[in-house]
Amino acid sequence: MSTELSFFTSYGKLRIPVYRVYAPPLVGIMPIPESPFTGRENTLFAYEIDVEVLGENFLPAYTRGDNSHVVATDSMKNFVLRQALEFTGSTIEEFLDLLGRRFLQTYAQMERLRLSGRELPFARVTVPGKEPGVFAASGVLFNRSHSTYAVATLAFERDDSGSVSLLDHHCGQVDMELFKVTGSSFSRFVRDEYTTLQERVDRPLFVYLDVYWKYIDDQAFLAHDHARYVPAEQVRDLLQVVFHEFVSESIQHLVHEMGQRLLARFPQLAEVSFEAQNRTRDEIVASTTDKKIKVYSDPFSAYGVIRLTVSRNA
Ligand SMILES: O=c1[nH]c(=O)c2[nH]c(=O)[nH]c2[nH]1
Repeated sequence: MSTELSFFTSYGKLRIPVYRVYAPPLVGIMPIPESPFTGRENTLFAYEIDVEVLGENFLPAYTRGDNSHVVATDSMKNFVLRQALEFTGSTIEEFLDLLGRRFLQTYAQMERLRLSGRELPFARVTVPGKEPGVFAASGVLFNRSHSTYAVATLAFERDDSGSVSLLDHHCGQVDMELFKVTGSSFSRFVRDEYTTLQERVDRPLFVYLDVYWKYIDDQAFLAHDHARYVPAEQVRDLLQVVFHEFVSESIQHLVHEMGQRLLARFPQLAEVSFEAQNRTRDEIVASTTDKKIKVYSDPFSAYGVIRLTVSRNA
């Protein structure tokens, strides 16, 4: 007696590095009070791209070794790099949109696709300007920065009529590492025989933070005027300002405040979500002459995790 099996398969190419120089600048951004960011030059538009092909078309490659519907992942890498040259947009979402539509128009073998982009952040190097003692940002030299970066994922499908539609999306800013030396507390929590943690009315709060957002309407992030586009730099700056200003009772309280401020600032967003890790350091010694001066070191290696999704009610 044969057993009925079902399969879920996907294949693709991950972490395709794309360094496009002199992409069109990002302009038309609405300013917000929490951020100086109103656009970027895009002199160096650098991202890693993931291509994942979904569907059942290529199941025979697994079951019978029949590759007749398999697009080589090496060809996918070449396709992405070639499209990067023709790209006339300014954002990672526009680039993923171009890739999704072109892949599905080019390859009848592909039914559904998931495309992700991960920013490779570079900062402009500071160099002497025209006047002695005045410094300016280089227009040609960039320093790779290994810190927080933007991400985006878009999913596409081709319907029976052959037209391509966007199924799903999310955007994000990840790997923020923010240390606030004073102005956070964690107290009045459950105390029982397992509790060793002291009540802290003022603790140094160190959090690793990822934030993701979804738009109500796809056109808000795909329209070429960028009037409703939410740049990851503004989201990052807004979250930093909330952390700077807000005296929180916990990380739960802090991410809730961040979520409220983001949805208030950007009415085009449907949902924001957070994953925060508590990386607060242990106090080791404090100065006897100035109570403000203290030394901290690493805590026990397990860390607390706090998640929150805030959605707009329809
Ligand atoms: O902000 C915090 N939330 C918690 O749930 C928690 N738990 C803990 O031990 N420290 C903290 N801090």
